[in-house]
Amino acid sequence: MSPGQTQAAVPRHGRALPLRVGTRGSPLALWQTRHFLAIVTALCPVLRVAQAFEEHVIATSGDRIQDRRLADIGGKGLFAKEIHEALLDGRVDFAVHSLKDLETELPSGIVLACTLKREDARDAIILGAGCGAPDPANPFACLPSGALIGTASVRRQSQILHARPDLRCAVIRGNVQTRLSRVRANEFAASLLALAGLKRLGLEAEAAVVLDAEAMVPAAGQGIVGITVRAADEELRELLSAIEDREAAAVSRAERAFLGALDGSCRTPIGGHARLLPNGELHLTGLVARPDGSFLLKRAATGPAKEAARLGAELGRSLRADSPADLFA
Ligand SMILES: NCc1[nH]cc(CCC(=O)O)c1CC(=O)O
Repeated sequence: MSPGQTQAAVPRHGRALPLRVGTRGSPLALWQTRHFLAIVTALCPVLRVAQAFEEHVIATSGDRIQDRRLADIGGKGLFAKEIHEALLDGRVDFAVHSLKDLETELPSGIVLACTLKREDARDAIILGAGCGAPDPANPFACLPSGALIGTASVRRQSQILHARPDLRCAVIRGNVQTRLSRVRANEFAASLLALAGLKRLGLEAEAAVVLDAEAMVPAAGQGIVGITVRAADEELRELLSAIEDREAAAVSRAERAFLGALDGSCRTPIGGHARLLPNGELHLTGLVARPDGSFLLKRAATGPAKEAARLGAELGRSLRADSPADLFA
């Protein structure tokens, strides 16, 4: 301990520092964790002390399994299971997640304490050497006929195949850098990645084409960082609720309620994207499709931001009612 430093504590309740933060170990996860810590530190002067936080890198099942589609190995929750366990066991005090990798129904005893301001929610195309010049007006036109697209996301696959049935898709996994290098090595003609991840890693220049949310409906929660804590830890919940981004909270409530109401298996391509309109209302676009793109249903709804969860749930139920039942089996 440095001179003058006491066993510093979060004020009022005298909580011992450091606070232990659980995170995955990928460069993107670490960036997001440090970004979060910078925000809390800026907003909570009492935490502006040396060693207020301690990072605990936790390997998840999602990190270990690299060769298969998440949908084939149990899907949602695989990036968070071990982190939830560390939280419930008291090995960490809170955890930082990409909200889109966090299942809609958290284990009992764990709550989503806050969401940070959303980074760009859109997906981007990474082009390999064999592709044509990108045309923003016609985002998929630069992909040669029959080109092999690397993606592990059935949501991206269904939408790109719906627009371009001639393309082929194969699973590409691993972290953002790994995927970029596999496109550069011409293993794939192109790949699709979240612009948010590229930006955070300083790789935005790799995004040859940015797909608007209409051309490629993003995943629920894409671009948003979410923090989980133990439900019983009222002290931390209170601290974290103070840094909640209200717009991110509203859009993520709508998107996650939409996803929850669809109750799709993780093999079901589902996209959900909400934004706040200038008049303060929430506009939510939802998508359900077949992985091969042969069926694709997209619908939008608008409603008061304070009823975000109801808006999402109703749109989810409406899409479910009009989709083939086997998509939800
Ligand atoms: N499933 C992996 C994952 N989880 C979150 C992001 C990007 C960052 C974000 O959405 O906040 C990514 C990479 C990607 O989809 O390209």
